[in-house]
Amino acid sequence: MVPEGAPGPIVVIGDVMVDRYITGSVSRISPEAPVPVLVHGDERIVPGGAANVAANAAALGARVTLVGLVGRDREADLLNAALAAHPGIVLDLLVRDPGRPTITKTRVMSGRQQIVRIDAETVAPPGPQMLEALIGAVAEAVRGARVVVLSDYAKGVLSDNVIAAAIAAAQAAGVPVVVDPKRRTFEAYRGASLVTPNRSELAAATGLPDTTDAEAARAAEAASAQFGGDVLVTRAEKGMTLWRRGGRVLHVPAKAREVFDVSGAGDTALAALAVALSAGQPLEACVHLANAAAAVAVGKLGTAVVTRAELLAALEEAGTPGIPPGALLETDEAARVFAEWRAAGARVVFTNGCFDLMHPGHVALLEAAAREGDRLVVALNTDASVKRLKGEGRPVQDEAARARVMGALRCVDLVVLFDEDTPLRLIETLKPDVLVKGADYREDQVVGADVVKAYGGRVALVPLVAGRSTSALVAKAKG
Ligand SMILES: Nc1ncnc2c1ncn2[C@@H]1O[C@H](COP(=O)(O)OP(=O)(O)O)[C@@H](O)[C@H]1O
Ligand SMILES: O=P(O)(O)OC[C@@H](O)[C@H]1O[C@@H](OP(=O)(O)O)[C@@H](O)[C@@H](O)[C@@H]1O
Repeated sequence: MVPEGAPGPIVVIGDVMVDRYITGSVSRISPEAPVPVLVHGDERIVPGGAANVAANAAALGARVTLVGLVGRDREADLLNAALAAHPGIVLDLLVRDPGRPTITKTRVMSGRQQIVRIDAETVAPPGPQMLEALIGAVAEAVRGARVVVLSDYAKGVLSDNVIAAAIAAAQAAGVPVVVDPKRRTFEAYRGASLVTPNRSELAAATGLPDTTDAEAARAAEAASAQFGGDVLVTRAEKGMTLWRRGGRVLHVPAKAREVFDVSGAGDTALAALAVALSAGQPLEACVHLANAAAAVAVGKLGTAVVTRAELLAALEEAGTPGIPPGALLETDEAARVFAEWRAAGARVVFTNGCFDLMHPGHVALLEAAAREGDRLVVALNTDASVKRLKGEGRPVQDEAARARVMGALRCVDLVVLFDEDTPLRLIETLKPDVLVKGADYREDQVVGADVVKAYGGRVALVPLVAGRSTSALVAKAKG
């Protein structure tokens, strides 16, 4: 699940902020008014809002271009200096607007206790000149990006025009757009691949509850209908729920070991997700990574970045395997991955066969199998097992070759081998939720059907594509 490929360039467009922390200690009440007296200790500036997303993505190894609006003021200089501490962030396309202050959130802290927050901000949309500059910056930034992130805090940067420009440029470049929304409806995000509301943003957009996993999935589906893409709901202590077009759902429980400060956890999650996407990871794997990164972020005080080293350490500690999609695994390793998937609420589908010369009939069966749940595992007969079943001369391709081809299919999550005549032992060990075979079998003929049903799983028979078979291909090749 840790990105295998290198992260690609990312663009973050949105409401850039300065988070200022004034810390000290309080030991008395003022004689002038019933307020605490803070003895000033320290002051620090950290990137906030969209700048926090950019800082987190850079800390995870991506090159990030940040697009947004700052003022022509001291805070903008302080923000630039704070961002310069994160190598890999390009700041040339931050637009300076003399007509507005740099959004600054000042927290006054006594130790870990926040006493007051003081906001300096203008939320009005930018004037025509600044809007033009922003749209120009968006067009330039999106060129060459692998993922575009819109980080909306409803402060005015992500106006309809800017959103439309970003999505159009991303679509033209064929790159995904991920949106952290603040709008009351997601219609303006049409064309985005993924929108990541938190609980209140989801409730505001849909009016639906998300207390249970099932409710969260239903609300996410309703949100998806507003713009046509996938939805990832970040559900604070309940973790995350991913709803994908076509109805596949993934629930990932929160992993945090200690929670100090949840502010900015959504920014970290968004950044981790974008970095994993830019490295070519499947969306489900990106969500696991985002959830793990958020768990580290909530253990830190204040707005914070999570580094690649911290994320790797957290994943290792949690025993999360770095399994690439479609990997060929030993049974015990597969069982460990199954347990992880289950813990994350995924329904695991199992199917088996020789899959000697892969043809469109196989692909249709596997795609149909994948639609029966959230993860698909394919058990392949070993060479010895195929030979026993089909006779001398088979398989045409050895097990390593068959596993390699099988694992390369987008719908296949894992491949395992079995040496017996049937996969019964494997089914008993792995306990899949759904057992799939082609509809040339009757349910009572499917090996393992009774085992799966006995523990509450189910059997699905999927239609076959007529006229396709490996044996026919072999016969044809022989002339
Ligand atoms: N109280 C918490 N306990 C454990 N994990 C949390 C908690 N709050 C947030 N998280 C983690 O951070 C992610 C993002 O937080 P959330 O509050 O949902 O979004 P946002 O920061 O955008 O409001 C959650 O999906 C979860 O993984
Ligand atoms: O929306 P408002 O409150 O005006 O401004 C945003 C702040 O509440 C903070 O929101 C946090 O994100 P999360 O909201 O925790 O994801 C972070 O982005 C902080 O950097 C930021 O200061």
